[in-house]
Amino acid sequence: MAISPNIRLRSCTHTPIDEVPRVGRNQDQALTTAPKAIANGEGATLFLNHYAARAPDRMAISSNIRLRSCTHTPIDEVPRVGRLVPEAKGVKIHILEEEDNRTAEITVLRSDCAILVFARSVFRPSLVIFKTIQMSLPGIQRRLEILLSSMMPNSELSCDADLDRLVIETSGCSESELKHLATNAQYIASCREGSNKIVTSTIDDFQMALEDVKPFDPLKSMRKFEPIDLPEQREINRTLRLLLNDFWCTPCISINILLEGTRGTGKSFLAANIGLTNKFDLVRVITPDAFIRLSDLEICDEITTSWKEAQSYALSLIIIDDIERIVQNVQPYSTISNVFNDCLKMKPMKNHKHMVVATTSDLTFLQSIKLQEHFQISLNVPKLTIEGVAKVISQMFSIPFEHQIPVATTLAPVAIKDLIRILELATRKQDETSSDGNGSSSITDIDTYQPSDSPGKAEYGQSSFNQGKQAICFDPIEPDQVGAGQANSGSIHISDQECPTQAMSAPTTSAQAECASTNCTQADCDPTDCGQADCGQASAGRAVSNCHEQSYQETRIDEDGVNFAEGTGSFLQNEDMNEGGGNMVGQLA
Ligand SMILES: Nc1ncnc2c1ncn2[C@@H]1O[C@H](COP(=O)(O)OP(=O)(O)OP(=O)(O)O)[C@@H](O)[C@H]1O
Repeated sequence: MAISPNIRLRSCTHTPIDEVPRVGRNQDQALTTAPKAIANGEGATLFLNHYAARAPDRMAISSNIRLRSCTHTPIDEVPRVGRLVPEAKGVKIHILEEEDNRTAEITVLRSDCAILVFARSVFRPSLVIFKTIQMSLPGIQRRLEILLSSMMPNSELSCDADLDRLVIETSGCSESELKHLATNAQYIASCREGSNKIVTSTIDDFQMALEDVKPFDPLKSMRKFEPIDLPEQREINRTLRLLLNDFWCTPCISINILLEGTRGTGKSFLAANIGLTNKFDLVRVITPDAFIRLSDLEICDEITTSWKEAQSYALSLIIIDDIERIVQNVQPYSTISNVFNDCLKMKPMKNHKHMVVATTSDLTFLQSIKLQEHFQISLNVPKLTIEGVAKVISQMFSIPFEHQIPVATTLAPVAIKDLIRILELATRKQDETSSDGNGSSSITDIDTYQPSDSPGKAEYGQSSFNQGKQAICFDPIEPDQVGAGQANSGSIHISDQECPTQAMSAPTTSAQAECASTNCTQADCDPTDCGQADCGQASAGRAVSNCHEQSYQETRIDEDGVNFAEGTGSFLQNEDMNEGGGNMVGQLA
């Protein structure tokens, strides 16, 4: 027997996987630690040692390999491992044995939280899975115990060390990772404090150590910003709080909640917030992006496995982000909607609580496949009103106070995702223009922006705000008015001209946009020339955008805000347009 427990592949990512089983020989340790480990239920590595002790004749095990860090190894180059589930969930041990029940050579791989044990003969078609054993990662209470018991005698916790919060953040960590975390935090503290007899570990030490230990946390990426108390989300938050109260007070409960609304209104954020602020033993996030390379069958399998695993924990939360996109990935839809139906109907085990929060931007689709019926409660997440927009502006962007309400009036109603992108683009361009320092050209740049709920649909009307001599204006451009290779949506102009009539103003409806962008052909158009009552509101943006022709530079922004093309050309006012904006001509580089 050759066993190499505790190999951290993170530090040897170039080692071909099939060379790993030969690393190390540690039979004695396996034999002595195994029985105790099983008795205490102390984690998968020790379980494997125990397993090795029972079948010592021909077994090679390398446990605790963190496959997460060698994701660049193409799966095809890991023939002995077989197909790996990229984000294998929970601690799972699949033991594959040959039909005659004799243990074959075994390779153990640990992928994030999963341990997969494969027989060498895994590629024989005749091989069947002999046994699947599930082992749970430590729950929230156990995580706290592990952290506390890993404190060394010469070490103490500072009073700011909020371990309650830390145990929420360490969801998905194994026992050994938690011990590693505590040891590292104490090491960091001792480096800071030098020769002190008693070392005091602060929460910052733990947070620093956590960076090294923590598995990728999808919740964090769903909640990029600190929460803003938005008036439009207050009612939803209140309802969610009530539901959570019920949830915590009821001994055995399963709640399915659906958050629906236009794209980009903050549904995933609200769902992630539930996971980040409550103490679940396990939070599992299911997103369409994780299924990109999987076959239909594998998608269904993955969902069922995640579900069963979550159900095995006393307190579990499953977040299904953009559920309609997951369903639409599989043909026919009924295959996967049946899987979801079955999962959503599952009853929790005794003394278990299970919560599901799904998000969707297409409620009609869910209704058409009758999936929506399995959610006890459905909450609509609305777009931001003027009040919400003003709050986001004031908390996230440094826009002068006197400009905040006019900008908010211009943009509302808007999905928060769109709002953030528009303002990011605007402020970025404004920064760039300011740093140029020449203040010469009339239109220095044009950015394109695609609203998230309906591609290419002009939604914001036209707006601008003015800082000193510099104006930032937003123009909508309808998709059918946009030629090939051209910007297909709203654009932002940064100009060193002052907006002529108002520092900041714009129409919010298309009728107003019409006034702003179609009827005027001159940069210095007077509102009254347009013949529209609302023109006064629109003229600010028009001053920079409604010229017959202007030169421009263009930066295309993809969905994630990453530039993907740049070019120059001319900006041509199309007088035949019915609704907002101008038409851009020119080739992208
Ligand atoms: N209350 C809030 N406080 C701070 N930021 C927020 C809030 N609500 C949403 N956001 C931010 O707004 C952006 C969009 O939110 P989110 O991705 O949750 O929207 P969504 O409705 O799930 O989008 P999609 O429909 O595209 O999946 C995110 O960057 C999110 O962090």
